[in-house]
Amino acid sequence: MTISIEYVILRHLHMELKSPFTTSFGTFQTKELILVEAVDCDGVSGWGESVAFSAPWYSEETVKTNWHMLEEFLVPLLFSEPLRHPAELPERFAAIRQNNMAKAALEGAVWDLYAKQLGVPLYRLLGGTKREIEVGVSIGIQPTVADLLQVIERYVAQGYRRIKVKIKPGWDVDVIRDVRRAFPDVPLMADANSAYTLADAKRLQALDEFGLMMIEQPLAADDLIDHARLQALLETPLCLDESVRSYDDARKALELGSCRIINIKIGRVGGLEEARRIHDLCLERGVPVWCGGMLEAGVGRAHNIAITTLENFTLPGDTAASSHYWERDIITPEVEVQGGLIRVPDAPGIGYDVDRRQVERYTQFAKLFHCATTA
Ligand SMILES: O=C(O)CCC(=O)c1ccccc1C(=O)O
Ligand SMILES: [Mg+2]
Repeated sequence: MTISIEYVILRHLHMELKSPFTTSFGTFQTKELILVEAVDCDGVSGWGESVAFSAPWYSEETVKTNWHMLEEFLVPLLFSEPLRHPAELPERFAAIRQNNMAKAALEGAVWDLYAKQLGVPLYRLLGGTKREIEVGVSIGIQPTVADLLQVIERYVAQGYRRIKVKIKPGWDVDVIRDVRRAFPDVPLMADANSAYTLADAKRLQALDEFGLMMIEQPLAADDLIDHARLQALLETPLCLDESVRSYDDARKALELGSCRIINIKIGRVGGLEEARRIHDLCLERGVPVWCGGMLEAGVGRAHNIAITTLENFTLPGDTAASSHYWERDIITPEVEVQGGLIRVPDAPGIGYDVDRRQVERYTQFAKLFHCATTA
């Protein structure tokens, strides 16, 4: 049996964030994204979302490079020969180096379509078992510490299971001290998005006294060696985000001792299949994982929820409620968080309906690609 795919539509969307999100590398206000829709001969649609940003701050990929890769290379590869299972795609896409977010967007659409064709929820197809997942929230750098404390207060009251604070040189030890004083028992972590070097080891050691769950990606986005050195100097576990782009990166990081926790982002590692392989490796090695976020719209959020149902996603992720980001998300129902939990939907595929009216409202332009072999 091959998976029928008649055509693929790429849409370029603009969505305004409710409030600006600031990291050590820049501020996000408008989110541009690519939605991928893969449609079969019965008119069933599978959905994927590219998580690349407008500018190459987090990684080298951008919305425009993703569009280029999808249009010129990945969609033609998808259509180049029959496909029996979405897990065959990583090998097919291996002809293209890197460009993981572009690959993941298309792979995600095919996974959703395939699950719908089988009539099963995507999370089950991936081997997930959890019926509800625990979530935390990632809080951007704020104008003042007082603002930050107020924002944290709000999310703690909403029941989020852990608070992640963005840090950078000049917004770190003193800020975390104040947060800890105000919230002595809150599960707390810090994400530096590569803002430090080994020369800052003393500064980062000063964070040890605050009982953080972890420090995420303090050093360079492509580094494993310096992180291993730093981990040896710290009591607080390090968690890698940017530095782990593949199963092999994860394997090397664990062998070197570069971290004790891994943040898995489907886009960063090139798709659900690679995400699952990293999850399985970490499970085998006794290393906990959690699902990171890329300020996704509803489709990306739904994929994050599905992967988080796998058993070794034991730490709360960054997949907060739709309403944390958007006035109106592109799925129905929207992702809701109650008491820090998201109930995993049981409908086939990603389990949420894409709201075509909203998608149209946000779409700037779109392009349709027919599969020549089924036309
Ligand atoms: O709420 C989210 O989607 C996660 C927010 C977040 O931390 C983030 C947002 C943009 C770029 C990188 C990161 C990150 O996890 O490093
Ligand atoms: Mg991060």
